[in-house]
Amino acid sequence: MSSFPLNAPQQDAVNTIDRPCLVLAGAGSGKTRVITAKIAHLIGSGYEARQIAALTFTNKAASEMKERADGLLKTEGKSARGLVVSTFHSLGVRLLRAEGEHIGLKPSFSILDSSDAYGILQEALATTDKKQIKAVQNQISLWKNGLVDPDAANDAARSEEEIIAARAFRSYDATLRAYQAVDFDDLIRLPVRLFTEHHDRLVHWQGRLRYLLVDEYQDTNACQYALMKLLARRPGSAGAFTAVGDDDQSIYAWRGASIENITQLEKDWPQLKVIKLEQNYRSSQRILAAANSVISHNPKVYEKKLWSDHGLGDPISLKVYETDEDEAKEIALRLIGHKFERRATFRDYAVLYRSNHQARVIEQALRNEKIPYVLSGGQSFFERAEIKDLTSYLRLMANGDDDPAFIRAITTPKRGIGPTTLEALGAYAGERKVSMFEAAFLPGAHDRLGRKLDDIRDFGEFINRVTYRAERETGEEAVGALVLELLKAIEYEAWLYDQHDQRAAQNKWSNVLEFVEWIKKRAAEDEFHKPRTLIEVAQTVALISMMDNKDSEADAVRLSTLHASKGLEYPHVFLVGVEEGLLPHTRPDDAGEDEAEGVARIEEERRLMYVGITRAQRSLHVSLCRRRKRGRGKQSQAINCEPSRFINEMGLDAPQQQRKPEEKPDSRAMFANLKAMLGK
Ligand SMILES: Nc1ncnc2c1ncn2[C@@H]1O[C@H](COP(=O)(O)OP(=O)(O)OP(=O)(O)O)[C@@H](O)[C@H]1O
Ligand SMILES: [Mg+2]
Repeated sequence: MSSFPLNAPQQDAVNTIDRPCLVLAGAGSGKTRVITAKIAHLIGSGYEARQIAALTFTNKAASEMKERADGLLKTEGKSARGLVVSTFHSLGVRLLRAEGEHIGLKPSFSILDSSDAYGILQEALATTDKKQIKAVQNQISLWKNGLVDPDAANDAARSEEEIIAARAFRSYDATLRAYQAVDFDDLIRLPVRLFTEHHDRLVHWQGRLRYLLVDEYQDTNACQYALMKLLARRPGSAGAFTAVGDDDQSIYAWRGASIENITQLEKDWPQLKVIKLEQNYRSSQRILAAANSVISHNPKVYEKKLWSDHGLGDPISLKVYETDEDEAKEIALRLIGHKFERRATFRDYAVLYRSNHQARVIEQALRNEKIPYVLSGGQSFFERAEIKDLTSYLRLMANGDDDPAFIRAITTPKRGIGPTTLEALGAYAGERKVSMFEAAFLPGAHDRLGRKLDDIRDFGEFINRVTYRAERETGEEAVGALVLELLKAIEYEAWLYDQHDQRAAQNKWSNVLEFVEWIKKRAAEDEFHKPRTLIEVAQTVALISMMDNKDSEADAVRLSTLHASKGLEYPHVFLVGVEEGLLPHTRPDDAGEDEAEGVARIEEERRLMYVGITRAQRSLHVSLCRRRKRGRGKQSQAINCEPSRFINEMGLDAPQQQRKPEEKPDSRAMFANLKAMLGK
């Protein structure tokens, strides 16, 4: 396996099958490589590919891992057919689709994204106070991830705020059930509930997924851990899993991920074998030194030494610009120069930033210089109105109970069905305790809605016709053709041109076509290598929009948030906007936090900085500006910025070499020793 070398501790982690195994190690030390190699090793040791599930954090990471595992197995003449490589959330979808009926969920359930969920909460709370809705949404998410149900939340609620939130949780939960819909958190929480309540289903899946590999373990939350624990406690095994992670890269505490999961592992699995990796294979010495230096300002939970065999490498550049526009412009120019000098390709570069809103100026600057780029981690593509229009049709086809999708689809394009009609239909549906779609076909509907009902029924019948095919036809070509037929039937393109000026309409239509291509790709095969139907693709759309990232193989610069860059590596990295307030990030509400909360927040931001630095392999370019525009359009104002404390913490003045602790003596010294020994 010379094309895929492993060092001794890596090999040890790969070979450990009879005991549960945790690899705890710093960035770039080859944790993900251990997982890939272990997939091959498990298959070589008698596991079938379909009995192995590798869980990663983003879809991008999953597809990269699948590719690497495929390649590795091919060189050994084996096939990865049936291997499950997915995110926790996609595994949740699979489990719920197969087993959801045991807890009252039809296989056709909808997945709501966070803006849909927001809309439902807005109604539950009967307020338009954005801050309050967001706070409650957050609270519900924390409850769900902590496996707290509405009753328990209600019992535990003390303050008035908590009582309101718990009440909203209950009504939110009931609404979701009525819509046959789940939110992202449910994708993990409900399988846990299902397996806890239905032991036979658990036993079935323990037999089906016999070995679990979990990447980025530090970012699993209590709920994900519970799911992993259920599946890995297969009777007769000491714990059939390998988890790899780095506590210094835990960056999702705000989403309920808990570092305690690492200590919990040791408690829950007495036979756990913990392996440390210390050699970094990714970055040059200077980059690693800066990363180590920054993270040394956080309290150490697990002692880790990370060293590298690579050369000192390029000095890390630090630039201060007047404004964020200058920063973006200069980076574009420097990138072109650097690329030329290094004979690099565009895809060797990543521009990383803390917050999504920073992407806009950088995109503009890259466009001005005609530098191709792809944006990942931003939710912009899937949140575009034209994309959500089309997905509302897909969602409705997948799940007739999905009222929000019904309302959006039936009014886009306009069909002369107005809000009053829909309100009447909604009220009638409420009385009869059925979905709006179903209500339209009840015999009593006509009395309530009169002639308007004909238009609604026409629409319903149209959806039923398309759905019939969408449930049956599979694969890239058939599914692509069906979506195009649907778009044609609703005259969507013409409607776009009707609503917008020429350029905007063109742009929107080309996004739609890009989305169709994306759907086709998804239809080609699922995690189990079977072609998907349109309905199956439809069910996972919301999931994709949650995490990432419309990625492509194109030769293009990657623009990414720090969060979305986790696990990935790039030869050359521009880390921008390294300013107080931005990185570390502060929000207006942070003023109300107590000291401990403040410290915890800065520590998490520091880990994020560590993640950013350690993405770079050969060169790292850090920048900041003196003034930065905040807000958009007329509302925007320039604010003064201070350099981030993390710049000092990088210790750029005196980089230490990150050499292996016990240096091999050089040959001259060895020779001198030998002479001394021989007494000559
Ligand atoms: N034993 C090895 N020999 C040579 N190269 C290696 C070895 N192990 C890993 N690498 C390479 O080092 C780089 C980092 O590996 P990998 O991405 O697996 O690290 P990681 O620990 O998962 O990093 P992160 O914490 O950022 O996720 C990759 O390019 C990988 O191919
Ligand atoms: Mg990794």
